[in-house]
Amino acid sequence: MLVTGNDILVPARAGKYGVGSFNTNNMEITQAIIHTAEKLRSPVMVQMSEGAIKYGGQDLANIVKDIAERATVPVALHLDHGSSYASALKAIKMGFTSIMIDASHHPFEENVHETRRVVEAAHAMGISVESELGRLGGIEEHIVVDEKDAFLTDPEEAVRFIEQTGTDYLAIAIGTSHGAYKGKGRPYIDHERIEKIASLTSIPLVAHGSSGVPAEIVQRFRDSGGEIGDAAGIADEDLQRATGHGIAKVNVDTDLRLAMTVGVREVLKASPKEFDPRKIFGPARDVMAQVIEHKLRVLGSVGKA
Ligand SMILES: O=C(COP(=O)(O)O)NO
Ligand SMILES: [Ca+2]
Ligand code: NA
Ligand SMILES: [Zn+2]
Repeated sequence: MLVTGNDILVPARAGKYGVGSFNTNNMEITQAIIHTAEKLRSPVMVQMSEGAIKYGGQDLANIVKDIAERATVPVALHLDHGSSYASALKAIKMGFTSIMIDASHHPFEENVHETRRVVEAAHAMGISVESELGRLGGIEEHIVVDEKDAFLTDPEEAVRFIEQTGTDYLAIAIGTSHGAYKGKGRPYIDHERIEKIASLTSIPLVAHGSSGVPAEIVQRFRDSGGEIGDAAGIADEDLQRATGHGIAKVNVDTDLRLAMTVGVREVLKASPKEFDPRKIFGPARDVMAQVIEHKLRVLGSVGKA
């Protein structure tokens, strides 16, 4: 069933498990996410960035809503990295049930102002809101944040931000970054910071940049003709520690991008004569389902629906 982000995340924080929030850009990705969640009796969030909305529009949003409404587990449709009040309102009009307003690259007061506007509008429509404080490294869809500008979330500031905005859940910068290159080897996750923020707050916390970039998928990507550098993602153990301390929503995009591409490349390489789209995108859907299954097990949301 299609529900709001709060419906899914408030129990997750209380239950000390994480809920995967997976980015989608087409039907097969959406099916892999929701069908795998149903198979494992897990709540799940499907998110679309502004780029995905540009790419698939209401067509894609309707596919997600329709599969979510018929699903036998709770599913929210979430706007990922909403960049403005207007973008948030448009997504609500499209039927999104959870909205991120990401104004974290602005100074604190401006971030508060922007976030509070969206919270008031979204709450009037019964929609829950994610906002962000602190700055991840890596590439956020609409801005490049290089290391020197990335800054981790200050716990006391987080308390003030939540009080002043009324945000329902909060994305915090704790060492993760977007994309396939999260740092040399195992990216450093500031668990003390997570645990401090969790001890001072009671709303669900969000970890962006939480793809694991599994070595097996990276190897298959290379073996099937893909080119990728020394990619590294967040370690399963780091995610498990974090979900035990306030992190309730865990954003994953890169892993699905890699998995889908591996599926397609492997078919095209093995069967050069193949041109049936079902034979090309079907196996890609299966690789994504395997990656999603692993993530749901790591996050501990299996059986929670
Ligand atoms: O935070 C993410 C995705 O992060 P990854 O690149 O690690 O999948 N989306 O908002
Ligand atoms: Ca941001
Ligand atoms: Na988000
Ligand atoms: Zn993100």
